[in-house]
Amino acid sequence: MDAADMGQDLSSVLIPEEDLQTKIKELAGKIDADYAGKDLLIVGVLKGAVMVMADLARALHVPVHMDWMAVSSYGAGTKSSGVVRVLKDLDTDIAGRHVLVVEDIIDSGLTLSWLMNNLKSRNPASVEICTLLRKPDAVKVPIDVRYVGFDIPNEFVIGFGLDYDERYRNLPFIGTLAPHVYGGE
Ligand SMILES: O=P(O)(O)OC[C@H]1O[C@H](OP(=O)(O)OP(=O)(O)O)[C@H](O)[C@@H]1O
Ligand SMILES: Nc1nc2[nH]cnc2c(=O)[nH]1
Ligand SMILES: [Mg+2]
Repeated sequence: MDAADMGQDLSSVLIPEEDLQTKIKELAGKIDADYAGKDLLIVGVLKGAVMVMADLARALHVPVHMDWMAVSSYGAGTKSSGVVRVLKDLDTDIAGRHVLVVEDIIDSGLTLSWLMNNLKSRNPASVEICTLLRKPDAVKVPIDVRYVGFDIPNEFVIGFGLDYDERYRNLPFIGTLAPHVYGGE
C-alpha cells in the first residue's frame, strides 16, 4: 500500500520512507559505538515496534540478541487508556544484561514509564530506550530517552508499525490520519 492507495484516509505523509531509513541507520551507528564490546539485548515492544526493530537490527553491526514484549494501552482508540496490559513477557532473564528497549513512539510516555520500572526491577546491567518517534507536546511523564529518531507534532500518526484500529501498520512511511477516519473534525 502506498500513499495513493490510502485515498482519503491519509491526511499527509509526515515522514517519507527514505527519511525513516536514513534516520534508523544513523541511530544504529550511535548504538554500535555505545555498545562496542558489550553483549546487547534489544527488546522490541509489540506490536508497534516491529518495523523499527527489524530495520534497526539489520543496520546494527554489534552482535545482538533479540526479544519481544507485547504491551498495549491504546486498544482501538487514539488515546492511551493509561492502563498497561502485558500480553507477552520476555523469554529472556535480563538480570546482568545490557538491554535496549526499541519503541515506535513515545506519546504520553505512560507505556514506557511503566515498562522501564518493570524492567529495572529485574536488575539488568543497564536499560536504555531507542524510540523512532516522540511527541514532546504530549508527554505526561518525563522519560529519559537515549536515542530518538524524530520529534513530531502532537497528532495521531500511522504507518511503519503504528496502527489505527489495527490498520495501516504496513505503510512504509509515517502519515497522519484524516480526522474523519477517527471521528474528529
Ligand atoms: O507513550 P504512550 O502514550 O504510552 O504511547 C505509546 C505506545 O502506544 C502504542 O502502543 P499500543 O498500546 O497502541 O499497542 P501496539 O504497539 O500494539 O499498537 C505505541 O506502540 C507505544 O507502545
Ligand atoms: N497509531 C498510533 N499509535 C499511537 N500510540 C500512541 N501514540 C500514537 C499515535 O500517534 N499513533
Ligand atoms: Mg506499542
